[in-house]
Amino acid sequence: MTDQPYQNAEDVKGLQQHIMVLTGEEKRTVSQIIDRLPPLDIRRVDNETLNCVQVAAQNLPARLVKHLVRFRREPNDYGVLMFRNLPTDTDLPPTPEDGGRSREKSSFVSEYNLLLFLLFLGEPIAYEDEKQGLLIQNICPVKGQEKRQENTSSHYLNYHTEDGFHPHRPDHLALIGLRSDHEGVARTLTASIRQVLHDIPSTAISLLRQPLYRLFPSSSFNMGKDDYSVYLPVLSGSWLEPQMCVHFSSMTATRRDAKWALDTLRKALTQVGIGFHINPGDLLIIDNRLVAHARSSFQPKYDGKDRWLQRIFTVVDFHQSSFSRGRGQHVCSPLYADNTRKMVWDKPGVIQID
Ligand SMILES: O=C(O)CCC(=O)C(=O)O
Ligand SMILES: [Fe+2]
Repeated sequence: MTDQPYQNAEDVKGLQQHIMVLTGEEKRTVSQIIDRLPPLDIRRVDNETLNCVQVAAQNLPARLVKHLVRFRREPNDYGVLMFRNLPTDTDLPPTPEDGGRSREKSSFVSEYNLLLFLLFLGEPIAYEDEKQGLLIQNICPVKGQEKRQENTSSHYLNYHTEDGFHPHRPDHLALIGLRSDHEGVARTLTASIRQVLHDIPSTAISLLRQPLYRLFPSSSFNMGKDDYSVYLPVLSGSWLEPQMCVHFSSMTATRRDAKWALDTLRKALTQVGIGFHINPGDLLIIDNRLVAHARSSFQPKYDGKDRWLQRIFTVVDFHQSSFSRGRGQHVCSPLYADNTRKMVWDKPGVIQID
């Protein structure tokens, strides 16, 4: 799959007000908050830990908090919010080879940045089938998986809604940079439905609002292709400000006209793609209900110094997934065990087919 064109985030005029570069003083304040927090057991980020972080987050600089609370209530048309120049871990161990937990990482600045900022947007959520159910996950290239349509790849990763096939998919996802790729060419790409809606014919929009699309889980969820898929519309909710759920590699249309509509959307989205360089200490927050994201290709060396991001997911309505989680837990049951999978798309604004 070849890379798609994108515009550098710095060159998109209306976006600059949603990219905050922390001042020296703001960075020091965040650093001091993190210094006072206890060491983190990444396998057990429990409610007590989250409570403690959320109380500490009340001391974040007001300018940053203002952007977070506004983004939660009223996302901008790009569906993204970025903070640059956050404090970083001074002694970073090698990039995990398998994309799993780093056993050697002994400071938790990146993890605490993610928690401090994202707790303003919702409740963290994770999936037992994915990345060992960790609430904070490592995103790094894995040898042998270069071409997979997964976060472990290094070839072009196509536009997708995160875990769009999952009944409890994230409302927001956030990526923080720990290490850049060797050549500094990797870009996380975003494209929001709000950037393109007005350019798409109503014929296509009305097809995209019907459950004429099948979405297959990513291979990390260990489900057979015919074993599980959901029929769903690509667009739902408000006519003027719809939500979008899409995947340009693992979504198929069940009819010729529906395929045309999906292709029309794909072309429109890829034309407005924005490329973010996530440097160490940069945090990109994406509204997963509005935005499809992708990643440009890059060249890993598997030398311990490869690109390394960390990721967290949050949901606004945590209770909606309670059936799938144990008491006080944030990790959803495996998809093969989740009997909420037979989704009924009877939300207002979704046109049902006969
Ligand atoms: O590597 C990236 O920039 C993003 C990968 C991705 O799609 C994800 O982590 O969800
Ligand atoms: Fe993704």
